Amino acid sequence: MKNNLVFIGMPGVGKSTVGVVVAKQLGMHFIDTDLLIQEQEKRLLREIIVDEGEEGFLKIENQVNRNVNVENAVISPGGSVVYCDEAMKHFREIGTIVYLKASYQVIKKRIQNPKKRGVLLKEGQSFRDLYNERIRLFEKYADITVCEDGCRIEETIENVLSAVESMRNASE
Ligand SMILES: Nc1ncnc2c1ncn2[C@@H]1O[C@H](COP(=O)(O)OP(=O)(O)O)[C@@H](O)[C@H]1O
Ligand SMILES: O=C(O)C1=C[C@@H](OP(=O)(O)O)[C@@H](O)[C@H](O)C1
Ligand SMILES: [Mg+2]
Repeated sequence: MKNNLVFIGMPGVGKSTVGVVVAKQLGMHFIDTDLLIQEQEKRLLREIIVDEGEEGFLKIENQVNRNVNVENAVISPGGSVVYCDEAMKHFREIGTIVYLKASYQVIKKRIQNPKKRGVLLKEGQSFRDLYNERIRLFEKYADITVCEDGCRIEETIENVLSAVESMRNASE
């Protein structure tokens, strides 16, 4: 059944922190699939990235996310999941994709050091280039887009909840 919510968006946009509160407010389960990756691999994300490289990490990320089998859950994957075709196909089948959107300036302020934070940057790619590359994918997959520029986290959560409510009312 297609009754899950799946958050996508840049690292630092709030998929994990907003996701858990939204799940609580809506009486849904919550899964941060980065934690599933760490549990399966018995390594931290940053260790997997160092050991396996970007391609290796994406393979694991795709495999873990495409196998998520839940109902009535908020799912918060890592920001790079939009490169994982099978995982995204699966998420489209089991849920509504919610894109948490923020300007480059807002994200850059939160992520001071992308490499240290474990962001999957290709060799020679700037964080700005990565942002531009990813927004196209976020826009392609989004069923709902919630923009958080100028919002406090509480307002982001409220805006997500009303967008989800409107969508549910419209499909009744
Ligand atoms: N308006 C906002 N919306 C969402 N998160 C916000 C906002 N303002 C500040 N934050 C902060 O940004 C951080 C987002 O981190 P996190 O949830 O780990 O993001 P992600 O899982 O998308 O990488 C949190 O520390 C959160 O408190
Ligand atoms: O966007 C990325 O390249 C990544 C984001 C991280 O998750 P968050 O988006 O939850 O920070 C984590 O999956 C990994 O470090 C790679
Ligand atoms: Mg997260």
